[in-house]
Amino acid sequence: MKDAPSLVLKGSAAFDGTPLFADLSFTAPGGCWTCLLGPSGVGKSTILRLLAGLAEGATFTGRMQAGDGGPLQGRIALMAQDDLLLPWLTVEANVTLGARLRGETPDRVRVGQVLEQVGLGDLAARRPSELSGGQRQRAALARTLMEDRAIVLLDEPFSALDARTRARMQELTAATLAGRTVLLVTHDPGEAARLGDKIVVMTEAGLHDLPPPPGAVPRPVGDPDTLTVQARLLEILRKDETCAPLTT
Ligand SMILES: Nc1ncnc2c1ncn2[C@@H]1O[C@H](COP(=O)(O)OP(=O)(O)OP(=O)(O)O)[C@@H](O)[C@H]1O
Repeated sequence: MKDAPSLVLKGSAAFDGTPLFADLSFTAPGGCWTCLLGPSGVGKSTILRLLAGLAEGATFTGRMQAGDGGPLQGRIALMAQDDLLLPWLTVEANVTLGARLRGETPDRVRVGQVLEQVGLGDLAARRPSELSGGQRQRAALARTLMEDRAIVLLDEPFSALDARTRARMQELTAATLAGRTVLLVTHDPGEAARLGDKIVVMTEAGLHDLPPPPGAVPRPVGDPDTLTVQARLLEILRKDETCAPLTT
């Protein structure tokens, strides 16, 4: 995809008058992967939901915009932490739901291809209740990959997958979303080091960038520079105190 815009969020958010974050200034550069890590409850998913216009109950003061000045609405796909599969629909019907809701005819060839790629080719006719947790997560991933959006927000999309499948799905997702603006929330420092063109740690004290390893994403799992950044990230995340300025 050409010219996927950057994403900007500057402002404060609160739930029922209780501040979640204040004066946050977050930018995800256009056409590449930004990985967002941080302790549970700090507000990572809320940032994704705010950007997607789905943060029910949250009050946001500030601005959220695409860097090219165009609208966010209609250009964002969100894969939420919960798979949000409709239980009465088959895997295939879930994966094509977006297109059908928009009144479009789903591209059957592409659906079959994506389901094969995520390893669900033989399970297309099953209902979500007949799938394992990892299979459900791959169905939700397939649904997201089917959406042709310039901006893709992924909230822990690989968290339920075994290590081998996770590495494969990271590679598939990176290839499929090449050139798009991707914002990935993850708890996995290895994943962030592998997939981040930009890596941001969010704490109660604010946002801190950690320089990513060199090389294009997805970086090889055993790449020494990637492993060094992975270790550094884990070190930072294990600190109890608020994040000190980061150096490599
Ligand atoms: N609808 C809501 N109403 C009130 N509080 C909420 C609501 N949604 C989230 N919160 C609170 O906002 C805070 C941030 O939640 P959020 O899901 O953004 O965190 P997170 O950093 O993504 O956490 P995790 O890593 O555990 O997913 C949490 O304390 C949560 O309880």
